[in-house]
Amino acid sequence: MEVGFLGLGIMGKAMAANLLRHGFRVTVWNRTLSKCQELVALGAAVGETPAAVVAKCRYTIAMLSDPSAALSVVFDKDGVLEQIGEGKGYVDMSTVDAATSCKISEAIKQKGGAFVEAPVSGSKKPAEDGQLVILAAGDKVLYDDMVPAFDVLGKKSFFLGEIGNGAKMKLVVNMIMGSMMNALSEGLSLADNSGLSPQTLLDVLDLGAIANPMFKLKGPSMLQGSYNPAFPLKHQQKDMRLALALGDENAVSMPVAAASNEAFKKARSLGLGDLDFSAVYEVLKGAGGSGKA
Ligand SMILES: NC(=O)C1=CN([C@@H]2O[C@H](COP(=O)(O)OP(=O)(O)OC[C@H]3O[C@@H](n4cnc5c(N)ncnc54)[C@H](OP(=O)(O)O)[C@@H]3O)[C@@H](O)[C@H]2O)C=CC1
Ligand SMILES: O=CC(=O)O
Repeated sequence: MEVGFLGLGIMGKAMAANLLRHGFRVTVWNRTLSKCQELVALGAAVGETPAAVVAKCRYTIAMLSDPSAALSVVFDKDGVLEQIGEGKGYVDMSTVDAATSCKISEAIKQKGGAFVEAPVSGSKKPAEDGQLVILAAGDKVLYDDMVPAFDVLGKKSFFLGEIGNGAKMKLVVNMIMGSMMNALSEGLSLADNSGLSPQTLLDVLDLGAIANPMFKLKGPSMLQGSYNPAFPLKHQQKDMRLALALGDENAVSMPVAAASNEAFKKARSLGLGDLDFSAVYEVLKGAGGSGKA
């Protein structure tokens, strides 16, 4: 199967490499074109523009940072829309809001193409290992066509029905994840500032009912102050912001998510946006005081 792949950031690079490893023919494009070279070394071809990739490939996948990037790659000059049409499918796996997805879907359908949104749950390592959870919605025929690729990229795909449902599900999941990261950070800070060992707290958590892979993975590196980005904090804050907007639209009160969003915003304002989202601990640690007053 031949696919195009637009966006070779942390996730896109791992996903495109995975497709290549599994025998897919992949044509890649990235805004910073030099980033394509690593994929070329693995056997990828390069398209000079998103339009060139879509012209060449029947199916094109995108993995871009946020709504404005997703819209720009479709609607701007040399974008997807210039070449999409009958018999071609576009699959956006970026985390965006439902309105962005709907706008892209409508434009592509107007040109006769098919569209699926398919954001993913799972970070850099699951992307490398083909263990993502795919939250798809939109054109069911295109979804079915993409199953061989989804089977390589993920451990499970959900088809959630009409366009927007994939985006919404992803935002709900990441809203919970961001709040949990804040709760863990506050807990580590409270343990530390009240004379307990944060490492012992992690050990206790890991044996109880609230044990989870995220605390287990991120906890130890947080204690070392090591925030090599798997999931950049700026993207987590974008997801909190979009989830809160979804809450606004539906009159759902989310005080925990709102407070967590403030912490992520604070972290961004301190220049931590490109670090892993667990770097929010630096903000909450700072807010903890010495505990010795
Ligand atoms: N990292 C993670 O753990 C996960 C991330 N996600 C989501 O996946 C998406 C990608 O994340 P990730 O790979 O981590 O992000 P990165 O920041 O590593 O990569 C972002 C990509 O988007 C491109 N991009 C940004 N702005 C534009 C633009 N205006 N026009 C064209 N391309 C643009 C970048 O190009 P350039 O190289 O030129 O900057 C790069 O290819 C995000 O929506 C994120 O929320 C979902 C699950 C997990
Ligand atoms: O969106 C991030 C993730 O880990 O999932």
